[in-house]
Amino acid sequence: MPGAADAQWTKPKRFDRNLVVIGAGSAGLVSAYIAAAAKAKVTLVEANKMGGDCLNFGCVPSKALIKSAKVAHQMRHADRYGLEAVEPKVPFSAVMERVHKVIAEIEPHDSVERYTGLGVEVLQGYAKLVDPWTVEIALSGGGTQRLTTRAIVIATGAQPFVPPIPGLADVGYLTSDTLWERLRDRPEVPRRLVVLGGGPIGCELAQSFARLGSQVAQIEMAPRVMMREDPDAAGFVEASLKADGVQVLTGHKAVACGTDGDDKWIEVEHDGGRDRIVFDEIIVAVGRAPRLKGFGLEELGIKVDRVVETNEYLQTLYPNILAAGDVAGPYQFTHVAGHQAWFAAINALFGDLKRFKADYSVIPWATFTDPEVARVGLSETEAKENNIPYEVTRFGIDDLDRAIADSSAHGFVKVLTVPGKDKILGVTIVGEHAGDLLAEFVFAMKHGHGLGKILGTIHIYPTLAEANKMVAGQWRRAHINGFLLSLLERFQTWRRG
Ligand SMILES: Cc1cc2nc3c(=O)[nH]c(=O)nc-3n(C[C@H](O)[C@H](O)[C@H](O)COP(=O)(O)OP(=O)(O)OC[C@H]3O[C@@H](n4cnc5c(N)ncnc54)[C@H](O)[C@@H]3O)c2cc1C
Ligand SMILES: NC(=O)c1ccc[n+]([C@@H]2O[C@H](COP(=O)([O-])OP(=O)(O)OC[C@H]3O[C@@H](n4cnc5c(N)ncnc54)[C@H](O)[C@@H]3O)[C@@H](O)[C@H]2O)c1
Repeated sequence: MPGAADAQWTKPKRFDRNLVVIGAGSAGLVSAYIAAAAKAKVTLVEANKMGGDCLNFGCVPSKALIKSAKVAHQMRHADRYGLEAVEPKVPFSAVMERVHKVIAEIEPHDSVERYTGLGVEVLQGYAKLVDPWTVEIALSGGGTQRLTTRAIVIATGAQPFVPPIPGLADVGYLTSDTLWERLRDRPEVPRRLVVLGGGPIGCELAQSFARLGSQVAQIEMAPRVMMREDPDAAGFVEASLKADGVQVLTGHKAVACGTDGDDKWIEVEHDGGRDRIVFDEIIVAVGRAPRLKGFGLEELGIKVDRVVETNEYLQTLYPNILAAGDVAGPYQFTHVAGHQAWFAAINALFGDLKRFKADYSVIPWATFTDPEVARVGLSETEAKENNIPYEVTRFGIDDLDRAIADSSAHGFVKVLTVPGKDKILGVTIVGEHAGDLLAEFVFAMKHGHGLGKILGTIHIYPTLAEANKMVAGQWRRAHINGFLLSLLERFQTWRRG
């Protein structure tokens, strides 16, 4: 695809920069860091907040909120640990203050000062592509600056998608972009909360707000929450949401919003009928749309269907303009944005000498509900849909000593392997710290190790990580050679004389 598209433009004879990176979220920060480490002259441009969505509106605040909600949950269920259960008082503004304190504490990692110190020039402003080698920046402090550059990395991220539901804009809604500021000074949690969407954002937020005291109705049009995961994994999350008091309305499509006196309502379609749910606040979490418009992609003829169209080297139509992170897809995770950034930066700087294909062979992720759901590689549903032969080994975490001691004995480790072999095709873990437990399998898959290697590795007793060894042991027991066993039995009989 990359090729002669730049022929219609006049290429500058010399360049101000080796690289200009647009957007200082996870993808942009890492791209700029790598370029600076490779001694390139690099400028990083950010229109809003350094750190992008992950730090300011995404991973960091959501995980901080999840922690407060979990403590509230544990207080409420303290009797499970032999303590007196108490209904927690929730001064919500203090919870939100903690969320903002957590952001502030992590902020220096992504700050202008840190990146300047690393050798990156940081400009605060809105960047626009003028031609394939020129970026114009409307500086936040006023004025504009034009830079010519050999290469450009587009790392403009994504933003909440707001569906065109009649009346939604009029009743007012929150998204992950706005809720952290808009709810900041509230003394109490929203009393009646609707969460629209049953994906990772919807599930993490619905559970957190329910645990902090909101009456939550979660609306999902698909037949179940967490559609990307296997039904058995999603089922655990749904049961847990319900146990926390969330009214989980799967198979419900939101069709209209409005007001009735002081009450706001949303109308949902279900089984051919319609229901109304009254609420005080609604959080819209039905997906995130890449930021593609308004900064020159269209003018340059770069295709933007759902994401910026790139090849396997992350190059656009113009080989010197690359994209990474949510704007490039196909995944929307901070660690994938960082992973792509290495390929984008290296291919941007050295692509005419040597290029590297972005490697998506082993991509892990986790949803931080309680229980967490973590996955790498194939799910069982995907294996079936794609007719990929597989065997399943499943270890129930309800049987794990440490989980029993912690009163968190629920969930499972499910491993898909090549039939008759210990080669791992995919792993789903549901349970406490599933995201951390998965790391061993990610490493194994990345480096071609099978379940045998995991079984042969010492795991500390008693830890949750032993679940990984247990599942490997289970696989081994199911694959013992019967002929060898009978030989062994005869050998032992013979030895007894
Ligand atoms: C509530 C929530 C929870 C999440 N939790 C997790 C999680 O637990 N784990 C995980 O891996 N991922 C999580 N994510 C996803 C994660 O936040 C994103 O995948 C990640 O932030 C993508 O990084 P990025 O660099 O591609 O984009 P962004 O972080 O969106 O950064 C893009 C930046 O570009 C800037 N920009 C855009 N256009 C211009 C322009 N023309 N000029 C200058 N600057 C511009 C924007 O202001 C923005 O700061 C979560 C997301 C949300 C919303
Ligand atoms: N822990 C994590 O890593 C984490 C956490 C949050 C977000 N993220 C990232 O952010 C992305 C976006 O998350 P998300 O949860 O917003 O999106 P999503 O696309 O994963 O889920 C949105 C859900 O909303 C439903 N939906 C859409 N329109 C609807 C309507 N009108 N009525 C009812 N339901 C409707 C969809 O069926 C879908 O299940 C994720 O895909 C993920 O990559 C990651």
